[in-house]
This record gives sequence, C-alpha cells and structure tokens, in this order.
Amino acid sequence: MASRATTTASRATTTASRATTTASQATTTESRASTTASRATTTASRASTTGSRATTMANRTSTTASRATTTASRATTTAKEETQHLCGDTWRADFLVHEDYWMTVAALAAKRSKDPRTQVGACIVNQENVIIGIGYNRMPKGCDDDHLPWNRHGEGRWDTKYAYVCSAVAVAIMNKKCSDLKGCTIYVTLFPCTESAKLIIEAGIKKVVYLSDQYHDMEMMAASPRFLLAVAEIECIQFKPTEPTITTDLTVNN
Ligand SMILES: Nc1ccn([C@H]2C[C@H](O)[C@@H](COP(=O)(O)O)O2)c(=O)n1
Repeated sequence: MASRATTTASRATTTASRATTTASQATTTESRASTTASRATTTASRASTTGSRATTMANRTSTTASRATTTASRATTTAKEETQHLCGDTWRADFLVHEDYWMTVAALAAKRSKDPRTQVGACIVNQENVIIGIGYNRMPKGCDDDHLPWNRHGEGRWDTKYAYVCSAVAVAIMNKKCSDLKGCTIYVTLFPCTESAKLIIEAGIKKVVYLSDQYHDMEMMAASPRFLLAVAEIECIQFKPTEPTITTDLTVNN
C-alpha cells in the first residue's frame, strides 16, 4: 500500500512538473506572439510612413511636372508671339503646295536638258514627302555630247538620239538617295516611254503623276507603256496644277 502511495505521489509530482513546463511554454509562446505582433505594428507603422513620404514625393513630382508644362507652354506662346511679331499675324497663304512643288522641281530639272526638241524632267518623292531622286533626259554620264547625235532622224537608229539618250525617269531612278523606291511617286513632265515604264515597275514605284501626254496617240507604234503600267497596277494620273505658272526671281536686292 505504501509503495502504491509512493508511486501515485511520484506520478502526481511528474504531472505537476509537466503542467509547470506546459504553462512555461505557453508563456514563452505568448511572449513570442506579443513580440511578433509588436514587430508587425512597427513594420505597418513604417510602411505607413514610407507610403506617406511616397505620396508627398509624388505630389511634389506632379507639381514640378505641372510647373514644367506651364513653363513650356509660356515658352511656346512667347515663340509664337515673336514669330507673329516678325512675320505678321498669320502664315503666308500663297505658299507652294506639295504637288505643285514636286512638279515644278521636275520642270526645273527639265531645263538642264540639252535635247533641242523635248526636255523632260522627273522628281521622285517617297512616302514621307521627301524628294529622293531628280533627273532630266541627257546622254549617259561622262559621255561627251559633242560625240553623240541629238537629231531625231538619221541613216539608222544608231544615228539618232534615241539610241543613246537616257530618259528623265532613268536618270532620276539612278540618282536615288536611298536604298529602294518601293511605294514612291514619280512626278514627270512627259508620260513615261516604254523603257521608262519598265524601270518604274522594276523600281517598285507605285504612282506616276505626269504633266504632258503629247505622245499619247503614237503609242500604238510600240509596246504601250500605259498598258504595261496598268498590268503592274501602277496608278497614273495627269497633273492638274493649283498654280499654272510658277515664277522664280533670282534677283538679289542688297
Ligand atoms: N518619258 C520620256 C519620253 C522621252 N524622253 C526623252 C527622250 C528624248 O530625249 C526626248 C524625246 O524626244 P522627241 O522624240 O520628242 O524628239 O525626251 C524622256 O526623257 N522621257
């Protein structure tokens, strides 16, 4: 009996000891939880402060951007006022429109031609409205005009200009200032001949704007360039100038 009592007492002690350990562990866990909660609060508080600073910075940036916009706007207004002061209240209304300009460039180039009968000029424009090739009918580069004929008739074709002359279109294409002419428009003062039509198609030019069509009725004597261009789906339109006469005065007044 005494032995059982001892055993029971011993178990009670062990149980009490375990209870103490459990209570102690619970306290530790509680303490850790409290620390974690406290840290979380600190972190949240810091985040809040950071957020608040970020908002302040964003506000300042926005204010600075707004001031920059105002300054830029004032600068533009000032520049415009200065321009108006220099040039008057409005821009020139009688400026040369693009199409007139390009055909005039072609017509001016034609004036370089030595052909005694027909002078042709061409001007190639890309899709950004930039001139990338100009040409006029002439003998091949470096070939002395004194050694080549400019007549239309002779003992044979070899004795006429047709055997040697380069068309305005050919020269403009050869003079191009970029790698290819895909999608470009060519302004030419005379409807393209068959050889020119072939070159236009090969170059990838998409539109032909021509001024004169004086050889229209002679086309059936040779392969029709009109037919060839139509097969290649190249748009051909006759030019209608906004200004029929454009004069340039090179007189210097000073
Ligand atoms: N689309 C054209 C047609 C002709 N030419 C050149 C070739 C000759 O130099 C001249 C035509 O002479 P014509 O038969 O009228 O005495 O024009 C050209 O460059 N582009």
